[in-house]
Amino acid sequence: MTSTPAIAAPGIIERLARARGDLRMGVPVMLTGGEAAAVAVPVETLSSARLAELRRLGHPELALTVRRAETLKIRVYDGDLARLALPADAGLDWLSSMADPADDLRLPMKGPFHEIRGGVPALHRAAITLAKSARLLPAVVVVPVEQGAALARAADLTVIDIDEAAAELGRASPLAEVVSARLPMAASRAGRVHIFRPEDGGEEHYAIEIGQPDRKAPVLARLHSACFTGDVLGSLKCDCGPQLRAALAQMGAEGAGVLLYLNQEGRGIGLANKMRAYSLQDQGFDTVEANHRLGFEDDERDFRLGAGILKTMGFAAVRLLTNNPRKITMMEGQGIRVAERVPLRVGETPENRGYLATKAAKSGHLL
Ligand SMILES: Nc1nc2c(ncn2[C@@H]2O[C@H](COP(=O)(O)OP(=O)(O)OP(=O)(O)O)[C@@H](O)[C@H]2O)c(=O)[nH]1
Ligand SMILES: [Zn+2]
Repeated sequence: MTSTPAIAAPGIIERLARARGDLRMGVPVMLTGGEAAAVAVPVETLSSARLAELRRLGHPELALTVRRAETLKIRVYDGDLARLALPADAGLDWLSSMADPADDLRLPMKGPFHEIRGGVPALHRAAITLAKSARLLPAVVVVPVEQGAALARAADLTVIDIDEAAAELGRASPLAEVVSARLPMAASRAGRVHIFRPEDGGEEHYAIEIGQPDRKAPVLARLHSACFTGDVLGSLKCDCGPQLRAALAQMGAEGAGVLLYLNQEGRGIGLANKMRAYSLQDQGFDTVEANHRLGFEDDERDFRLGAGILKTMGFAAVRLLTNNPRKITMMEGQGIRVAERVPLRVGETPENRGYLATKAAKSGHLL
């Protein structure tokens, strides 16, 4: 007779949060889908002891994004994804040079490659998605296994059914307000900071409300993406810090506004990966090329959550401070009316002139 356990087992949202933690620690995660199962560990956190285990388990494969594959001249058969058989003598050094482009120019030859075609790449694709959401380089060692469920039980691995996870990963996690408090600021004495926490255990995001904006009229709004280097350190490589301060100053001057501080550092790739991109930029690549060489898209941000916060706060229409037309499209697509685009051009320096020109040329930013 089976009895109902006193404590319910974690659901898919909770297991996904665990899986992200596991992957950041280099602990294998069991991915299952239909009859298939595979153990996955990101290259970035893989240890040599784990690699030896994975080799004993079966035939390890390396999953990479098409962006990284293009740089490495790997043939791609699965659209957005490349799969390679791990060479018998490949160790952590080889794996790390496949995942991390830091030494691409010094060591361009990493092949010959044994590309895998046929079979179902769905588990590999899920492994890449999970690595990205754990803010790790998108390169994962995947070992197909039989008897995945039994193996996971024996080794106490987090199990992710990718069909169950797909719906969860495809939507923006709902955010709930945790707390808000008054904060007098240089830009306005009438400031209030609201903290929003997502249901999926991910990063918290903040809304800085200035004054008491009328919920029935379009509010002066800014969707700011976290930039530690620009916002805090005063980096001259981008325009984020001056944009942040100019937006708050304008809201202060008008007496009302809302600035969303979204913790999507480095356009959603995380600070460590942004610093990797900066190293590549010192080798001569522009901001978009650097992201691609790392295996990322130009922009990995999810702006749906900005719209979600605005709705939760009771705003339906905005006067949006931005030069980025994608933000306008996303807001409109998520049901927030953009009554006006308010340009925000500040903070041009000799150091960021190239960065701003690339944004205009490749990312469609308005001048
Ligand atoms: N990956 C990467 N991210 C960067 C780089 N420079 C700045 N960022 C990040 O880009 C984000 C800011 O985005 P921007 O594209 O400058 O501006 P935007 O917010 O899209 O558009 P605006 O509303 O017009 O400012 C922040 O998260 C920064 O950390 C870079 O070279 N590489
Ligand atoms: Zn910046």
